[in-house]
Amino acid sequence: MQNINPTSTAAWKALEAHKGTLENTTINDLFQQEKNRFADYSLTFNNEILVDFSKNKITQETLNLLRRLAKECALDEAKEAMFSGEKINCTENRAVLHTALRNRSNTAVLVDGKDVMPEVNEVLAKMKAFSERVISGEWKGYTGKAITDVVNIGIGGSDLGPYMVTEALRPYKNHLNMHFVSNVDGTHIAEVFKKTNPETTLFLVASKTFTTQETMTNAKSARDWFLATAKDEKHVAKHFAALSTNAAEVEKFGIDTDNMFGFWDWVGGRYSLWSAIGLSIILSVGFENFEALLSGAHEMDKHFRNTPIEQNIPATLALVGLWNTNFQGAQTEAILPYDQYMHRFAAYFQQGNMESNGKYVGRDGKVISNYQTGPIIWGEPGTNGQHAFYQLIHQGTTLIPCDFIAPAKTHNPLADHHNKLLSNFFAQTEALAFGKTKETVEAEFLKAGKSLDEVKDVVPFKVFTGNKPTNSILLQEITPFSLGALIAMYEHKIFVQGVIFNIFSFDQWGVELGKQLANRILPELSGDEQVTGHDSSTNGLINQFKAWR
Ligand SMILES: O=P(O)(O)OC[C@H]1O[C@H](O)[C@H](O)[C@@H](O)[C@@H]1O
Repeated sequence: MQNINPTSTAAWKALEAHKGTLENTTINDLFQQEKNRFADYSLTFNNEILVDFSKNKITQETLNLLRRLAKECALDEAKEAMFSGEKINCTENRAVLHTALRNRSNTAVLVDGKDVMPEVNEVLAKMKAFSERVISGEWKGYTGKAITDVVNIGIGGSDLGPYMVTEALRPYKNHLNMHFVSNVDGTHIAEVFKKTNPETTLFLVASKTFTTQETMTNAKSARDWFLATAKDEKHVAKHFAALSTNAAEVEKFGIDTDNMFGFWDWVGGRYSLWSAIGLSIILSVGFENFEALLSGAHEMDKHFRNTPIEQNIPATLALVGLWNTNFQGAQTEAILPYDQYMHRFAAYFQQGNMESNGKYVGRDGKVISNYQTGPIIWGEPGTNGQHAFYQLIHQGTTLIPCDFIAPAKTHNPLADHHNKLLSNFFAQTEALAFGKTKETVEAEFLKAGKSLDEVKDVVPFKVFTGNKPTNSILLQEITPFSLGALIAMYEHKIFVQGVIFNIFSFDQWGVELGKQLANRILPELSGDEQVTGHDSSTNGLINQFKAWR
């Protein structure tokens, strides 16, 4: 990976100057000036996903300069380095190859001179065979009964991805009841125990490292709960499988390595739903649907790798996002799916984006001081968010670019629900872009028979400035294929931004300090003696906890 500070490029300087020329221009002005704005500022993927980025404060000149920035930051070289298995995760000395997991073309992908595809295909075949036995009921629990419930125990990337996808693909699901346990809070797994029967429950212990405190604690409690009924250790093999890169730890835990589904250090946790970590997805919707998910992602990979930047959807979204954060003053991005099944999508990309690009040290090892790296990602499904936090998006003092996502076809065509849902989607992006002027507010009052004098005090509160950037992402339908493509689209958006931000997007050292300190504090919580080794706040809190528990 090259080391290029983006602010040192000619394009960045040109963008600074260009920003000034747009200061008094609104999104509304741009729509007045450019009659074909929708056609000129939207891209379609595979006739399945339409990405409309016209409601941003950008012109063709903005896009040209942003594309120049990507070129000057060596995006093409970085892209090739990733796809071809170079060790671009330099701080961990690893390749970054989630794209190989969904490489349906099956072309060779080399890491250290070795093609990884045979192993990828082998694990897929093993997952297929295992899932077919469980789904068909051929796989029996220790008392000879078929499996009815699957509990995925994992956290972070070993939870968010499979949970998000199984929820998004609920219309495709079979009879198996799926449960996801992540939190070390005993409540999470205790609630699952209440709903399940040890004789018919399969636990998937999902952990890349197989050392994560939360997951190992939950897995141990699951085994204790299981053995309290099953009694004999030998029954564990019928009820526990491991999804991991760490065979030694899996064995130590007591899970039969026949029931282990492996992956590799070149799969980042937050990019792992395509790997063995996706076993819960397969158990929920079947192997064919998982393959379709992989195919959708693979098509997006090909699009991203081969399409010129002008038509490249992930690159365009990345550049527009970077423009909004670094040149328009935004600090966050909201992801707003108008699809109830997608209710974990924003949470999933909170990890995907913030763990990847939440970095303050550049690839040169120096602190980044003059530009913003990854934005804060958040969001909830529409229309729920509208009745909660959209007030601030419309009339607050912070700029919040939003991605609106919706399927044209619903899986549940119930009366006029879907038209109502989508009318809200369209109305919101329109309101955010164009707002409501003082004149319109006054005209409405006049029409309602009020005099301007009577209403003058309330008028300012009813004005919407508009000029709020949004992307609209319309899918034909949420299918395994289109969902795979959509997820890969966001993954590559994150990649492009990371390249330009000149950071390492595939490590996550920032989560370590809290873990270390928790390990230090844990033994201090047993016993009643006063704790004195920390600052006064931490000591005080721990001691109050001990007094109250
Ligand atoms: O899959 P595991 O090794 O259990 O890791 C689970 C998660 O925990 C870590 O703290 C990382 O920050 C995440 O990237 C990872 O997804």
